[in-house]
Amino acid sequence: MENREPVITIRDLRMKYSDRYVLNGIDLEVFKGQIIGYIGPNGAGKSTTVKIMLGLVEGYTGEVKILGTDISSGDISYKRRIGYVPEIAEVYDTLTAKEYLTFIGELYGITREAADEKARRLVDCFGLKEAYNSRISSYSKGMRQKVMIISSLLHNPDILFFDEPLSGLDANSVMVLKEILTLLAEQGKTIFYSSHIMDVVEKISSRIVLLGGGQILADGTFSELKDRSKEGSLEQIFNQLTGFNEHRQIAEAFVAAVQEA
Ligand SMILES: Nc1ncnc2c1ncn2[C@@H]1O[C@H](COP(=O)(O)OP(=O)(O)OP(=O)(O)O)[C@@H](O)[C@H]1O
Repeated sequence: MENREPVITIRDLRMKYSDRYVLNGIDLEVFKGQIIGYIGPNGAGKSTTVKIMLGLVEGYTGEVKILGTDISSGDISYKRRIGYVPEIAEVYDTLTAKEYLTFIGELYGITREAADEKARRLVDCFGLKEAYNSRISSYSKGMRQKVMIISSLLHNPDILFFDEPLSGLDANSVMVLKEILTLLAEQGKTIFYSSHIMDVVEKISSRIVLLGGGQILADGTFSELKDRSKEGSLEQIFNQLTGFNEHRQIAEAFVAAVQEA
């Protein structure tokens, strides 16, 4: 489901750390029901953009509106309508999944009982039923990631920000998550999806935004990007648009250095 109601509006967004601009004039309108694949080289500023939208990073210039609210206005009620899976999960390790998820549910204003019931159903879908009452410290990487994904969805948000959400997930879980994202978008949720796994981004995104040098280098559907760059896969398009073709030389220099006595 896609319509023309903007849920995220970014105008001339700039952000600098010390004297260096990390974001150098980003303009972006995201519409309800879109799955935005937000991609770019390491250090391009993807996480910075997401953290600004979440209200976690200050000091930017330009305008950022989420669900109609200018996030610099002091009105933070929009935060109840967004969910976030960070790249590096800071989970309270000593809690069980049940304790963690009911705690997060309560933060979002859901009763403990309702959060527990919902969390159980979601945990069950991800095959974590047995581990629900175990401490998260005993979880594998993928199991933790599933808890993070569940915690971002407990309050049924309208916009989801996913930063490398597949990290640690096995192939079966990736398939399930891809379907979940597609279904959520069909229900009108907007998904802002940042990842380096190009074949997944290529498949699930309704629109791909490529960031480089603090600016948007490309913005369109996969087929539009393909037409424009005359390349086959998103990986190749990414290489071409970021001006990268030295993988072989870099690998050779690396291996030569490894082999030196
Ligand atoms: N708190 C900070 N202080 C100083 N520099 C920062 C800070 N946070 C990010 N940066 C710098 O801003 C740039 C963009 O970082 P960001 O994490 O947004 O990139 P990214 O596109 O998400 O990268 P990756 O793909 O590696 O996750 C990097 O050069 C990083 O060093």
